[in-house]
Amino acid sequence: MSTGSFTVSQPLNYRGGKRVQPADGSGTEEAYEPATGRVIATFQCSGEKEVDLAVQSAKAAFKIWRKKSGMERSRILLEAARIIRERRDEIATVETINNGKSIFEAGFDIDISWQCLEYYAGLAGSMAGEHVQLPGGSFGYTIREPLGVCVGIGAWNYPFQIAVWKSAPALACGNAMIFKPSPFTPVSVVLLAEIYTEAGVPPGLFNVVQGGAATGQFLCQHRDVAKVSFTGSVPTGKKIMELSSQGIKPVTLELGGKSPLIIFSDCDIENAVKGAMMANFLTQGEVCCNGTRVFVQREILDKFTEEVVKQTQKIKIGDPLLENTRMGPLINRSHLQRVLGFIEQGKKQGAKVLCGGDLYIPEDPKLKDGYYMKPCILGNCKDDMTCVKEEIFGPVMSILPFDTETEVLERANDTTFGLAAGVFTKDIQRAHRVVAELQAGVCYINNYNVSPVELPFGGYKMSGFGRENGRVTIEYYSQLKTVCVEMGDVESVF
Ligand SMILES: NC(=O)c1ccc[n+]([C@@H]2O[C@H](COP(=O)([O-])OP(=O)(O)OC[C@H]3O[C@@H](n4cnc5c(N)ncnc54)[C@H](O)[C@@H]3O)[C@@H](O)[C@H]2O)c1
Ligand SMILES: CCCCC=O
Repeated sequence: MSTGSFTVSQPLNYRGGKRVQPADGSGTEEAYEPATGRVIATFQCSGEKEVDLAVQSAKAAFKIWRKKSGMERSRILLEAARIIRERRDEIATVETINNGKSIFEAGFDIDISWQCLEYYAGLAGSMAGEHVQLPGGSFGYTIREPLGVCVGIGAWNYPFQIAVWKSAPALACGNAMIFKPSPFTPVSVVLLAEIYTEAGVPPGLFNVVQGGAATGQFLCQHRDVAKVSFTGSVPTGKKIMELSSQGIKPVTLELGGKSPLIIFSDCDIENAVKGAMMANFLTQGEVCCNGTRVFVQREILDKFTEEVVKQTQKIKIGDPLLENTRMGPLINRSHLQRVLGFIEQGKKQGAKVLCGGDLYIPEDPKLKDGYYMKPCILGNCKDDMTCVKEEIFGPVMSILPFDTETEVLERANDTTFGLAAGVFTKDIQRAHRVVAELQAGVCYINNYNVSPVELPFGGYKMSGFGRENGRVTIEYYSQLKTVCVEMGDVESVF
């Protein structure tokens, strides 16, 4: 497969175990190949009727799935993991074509996805309640039960991985799921739906509805939807929470961030430079947990800056399907303009562009309409600049000098976000002391942006609540039933 040649299989909705045209619509959307600017799919956004059909289909499948034992569910999820592993390169290629991230990175996203399925398949057989002895031989027990039909709504930066991070624990717990991807990236999640069917889930257990905000609202408002798990921006997260509150539906919110990365002068500087690049430039900087506020202790500011600029200038930008590319195009033209706008504003507010920050036009003529830019490092930054305060969601690193631990902690926490944070130091006491003070759901010591599926992922403050991955996520996709058993006579007060 080469860039510019991929044809999307239609239709893109998936219901009852097969691809379907939506029964009704609320407008149309176009999906692009960011590398070329080519429209690769035009599709109808699902309307209220299609959403209802998807919910009914999921309800029917849920009745079958919830009766299966954990071990039976586990075997099917393991089979889905096996198929994903087998089709890794094909799925990664589709992800790269629709999202723009390098094929090198997309392969890792697919690896994390099958690992996530394996992890929850492993937990499915061990979900159990507890037995509690009560006076007089009476006793109680608890049962962990599924919620029902869960809705997953995803962002465009990790389309396949987000769908798996939501569906793997949901299905392991015995739920059904309807997933709505971002209208920018509608393609790869349909492959996931087909894989679940091939692996043996009942038809309708995992359905896909395509569309934007209106379709998402129909899903959140549907009376038979038991839970909404959302990944996206803070403003949309607020709306989802409001809509879901009407039906008292629990929500998981995985929202944006503006995370701090603190680099102390006693760090291993080579690792700190690598860490700062991992924290800023994966997926063209379009990563929620990116450590975009890089605080560097003044003693090593010049040395660190010189090295990180040198390494950033070496990043190979271009055709994302080529194996040696490390940075592809941004998701679309308006997002590219938005990111460049932050850099312009930063310059006006006194930031200094140390490298990149402008458009990149690849030599290959078929890429000339793609959405490429050179990764940017901003120096001379101040905490109150817009580029330091707001989530840019592009390849833009801001470097901020600091002097003391107390000072940097106060500045690092001075944000409404709280998704992630990182610290580089060789002082083990300091590392843990700093992490204990950081107001963030995910903290890294001497690394950044690694996401093992065994570890919970999610934010503090306005970056959301609930978690994905790890054992704890089982609690977000199940509910606890308490059963109280009387072994004697009823002692009535009447
Ligand atoms: N914390 C995380 O795990 C995580 C992961 C990836 C992305 N993100 C965040 O996502 C954002 C970028 O993604 P985006 O631009 O797709 O976000 P977005 O909020 O614009 O859209 C996310 C999803 O919500 C849908 N949506 C929009 N309005 C809706 C409404 N009123 N009701 C229901 N659904 C609606 C969209 O169609 C899309 O599927 C960034 O802020 C990023 O930090 C967070
Ligand atoms: C599912 C991917 C999480 C990383 C944030 O963008």
